Amino acid sequence: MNVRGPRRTLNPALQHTIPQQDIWHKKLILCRFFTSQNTSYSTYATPRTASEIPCVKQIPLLKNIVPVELILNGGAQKLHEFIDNRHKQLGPIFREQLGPITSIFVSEASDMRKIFANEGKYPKHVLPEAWLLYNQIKKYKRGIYFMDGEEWFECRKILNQILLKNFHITPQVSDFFTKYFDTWNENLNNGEIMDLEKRLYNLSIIFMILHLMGDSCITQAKTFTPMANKLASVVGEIFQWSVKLSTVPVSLAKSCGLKSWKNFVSSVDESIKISSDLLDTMNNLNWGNGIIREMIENGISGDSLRNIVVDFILAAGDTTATASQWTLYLLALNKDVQEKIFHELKHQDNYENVPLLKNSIRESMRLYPVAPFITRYLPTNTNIGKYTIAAGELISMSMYTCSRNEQYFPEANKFNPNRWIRSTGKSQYEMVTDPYATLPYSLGSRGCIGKKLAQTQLILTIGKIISTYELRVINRVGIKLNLITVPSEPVRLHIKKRK
Ligand code: HEM
Repeated sequence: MNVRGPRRTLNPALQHTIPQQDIWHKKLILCRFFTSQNTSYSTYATPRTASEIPCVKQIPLLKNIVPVELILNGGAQKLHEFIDNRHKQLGPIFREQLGPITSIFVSEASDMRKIFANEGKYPKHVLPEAWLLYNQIKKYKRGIYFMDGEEWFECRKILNQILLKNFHITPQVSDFFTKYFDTWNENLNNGEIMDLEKRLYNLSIIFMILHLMGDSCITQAKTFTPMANKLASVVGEIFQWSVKLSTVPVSLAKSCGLKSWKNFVSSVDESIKISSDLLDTMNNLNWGNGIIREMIENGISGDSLRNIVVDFILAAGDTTATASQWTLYLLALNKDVQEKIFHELKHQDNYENVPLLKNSIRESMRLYPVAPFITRYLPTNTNIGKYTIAAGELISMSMYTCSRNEQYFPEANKFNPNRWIRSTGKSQYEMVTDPYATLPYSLGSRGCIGKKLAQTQLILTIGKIISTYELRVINRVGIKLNLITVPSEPVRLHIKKRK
């Protein structure tokens, strides 16, 4: 993302709250009272018009205000639950007005495929308002997440060749990770690993740098640790201020000089500065033989190189760290799976060949999709489900709802990595009726460009931790949205070195 780039699939201004489960049912009954009539899904020979898309009728005077039930029930941080309940109430396609923004929410896998198939040559997604304003004021040019049209297309074509290939785990990188995790045993607090979130973030940055510069920089990896630590704290602040900013129009926050806007700006300034310093340090080490070298050889240089690489660093950090955190949490809760992975790892040098490890990561990203919504504006009028959606309307694909749908994943709320085993002799999975119903990295030509890197890092991180430690959960956590899907409170793990 931007600094919150890829994860920020929903405009912060869209984000608000929702109620606790026990009072939801009553509220839904009340809501139904205000609901448009056309919510049943009988077959229509011709597509219905956009005006027929179900929605909860709003009192005209309150039209531009965020729905009361959202405000009353957790705000921006519970938007995924609010939208999930709206789907239960209104069906797989509905329209929602969230403050000044209107979006059509879609939760059927086949409809999502149709959206990606019709996204056109230059797919467009929502860009976070606060970031856009920041870039405009500072005249700051960003990486590919913020690009559009031909500029995005040309740049992405080059970067696809460099980044969308398999990154294998080299013995040097594997050895580096082994040593890194060995130190986790030091300074435990009654067996608890402290600052898990920050450690994982730090690791993501180091991993990204190792690939930007290539294996040749491995001996200098420690040089980057203090900067990666600083970046972890600053990005945490950006999250915090972005969530606060999501309750007011950003331009208003700016003109009123609100603390949330000022602090957002200074934390973004700081994050870009640290990332740029990281880049200067890499430059002084002569770039090495990694991704940056390939970018230069393919004609990307100067400010473009700097902007793209800074955004890679910022995009890689918390997405991969959060996905690692969710996977470790689920494995710590499911001791049997953890032990099976440990035994499989003992007999396999190459972690990429351990199916249960890969399936556990895949399953945890299904249950906890880092990006809970993926957005698109389609270039032409398109029939989606029973409706014609007009060109240029904002569409939000409800990844959280879709990937927990029983229709696609029987026992959908259960962590079951074995659902991803293919039935003997068949191409289908055991307990997955539509594998495209969960899209943690999105789909189509604008999907995550760091996907291959992230997958390699996740396999290496989770594999090394499980082969070194036994994990036990200390606290139970829920989900909140800090622009991406994060634990409602930091995950606390007890770790014990394996013999
Ligand atoms: C588990 C880790 C990650 C997850 C779940 C994730 C998820 C996503 C998603 C869902 C999008 C798509 C947005 C859309 O379709 O509109 C995206 C885009 C993007 N991601 Fe990732 N990402 C991860 C790691 C990374 C890493 C390691 C990098 C570093 C290179 C990265 C760089 C980007 C960039 C630059 C884009 C924008 C692509 C474009 O607009 O063409 N991501 N990511």
